Amino acid sequence: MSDVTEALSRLVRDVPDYPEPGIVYKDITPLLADHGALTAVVHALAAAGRDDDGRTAVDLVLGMESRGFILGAPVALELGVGFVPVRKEGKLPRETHTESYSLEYGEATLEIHTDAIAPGSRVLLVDDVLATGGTMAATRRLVESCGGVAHGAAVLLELSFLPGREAIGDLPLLALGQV
Ligand SMILES: O=P(O)(O)OC[C@H]1O[C@H](OP(=O)(O)OP(=O)(O)O)[C@H](O)[C@@H]1O
Ligand SMILES: Nc1ncnc2[nH]cnc12
Repeated sequence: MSDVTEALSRLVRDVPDYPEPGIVYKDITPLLADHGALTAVVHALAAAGRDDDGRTAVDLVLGMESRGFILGAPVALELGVGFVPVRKEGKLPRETHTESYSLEYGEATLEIHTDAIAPGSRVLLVDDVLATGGTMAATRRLVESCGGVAHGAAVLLELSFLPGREAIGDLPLLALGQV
């Protein structure tokens, strides 16, 4: 078993019926608190932003509020590029593009500064969980609204009993683990 697979199985905890009945919530906080595990998953996620020769193939890493921030920023540092936050509604101070979407447990709205991504820039989208794919698909639309190119998506866990892959269409996905 790889370090990453071992870390995910040991340090991501299932929390039944959170935040609502019927949802099994994947709690990544034990993994975040473990330096070795955090280092291993950040390194593995960064591979989605490299070409076959190991060179950085993206101009930016983007993370979605809030768990995407925790993982996305160190991935950006590892790739040697900057980080763009996509925030929940009403948190960004300047002009934004906005997308509303459904996720596994509700509905939400995400925003990006209109000038956050230079046209033509290649962007890696980083988050912790791909569930219905609503969050990732909305984020891709935000990248494209800015004129950016979504290079790929990288997540810790894909909930494969939900149609996340379908929702993100042809966006290449690296999932470090699947349940
Ligand atoms: O594939 P989906 O069904 O869209 O679900 C995945 C999203 O749900 C969670 O975020 P949440 O909105 O709960 O925000 P948080 O990171 O602030 O907890 C998770 O971090 C993903 O962003
Ligand atoms: N089951 C789940 N656990 C943690 N985060 C999620 N985001 C959407 N579904 C989730």
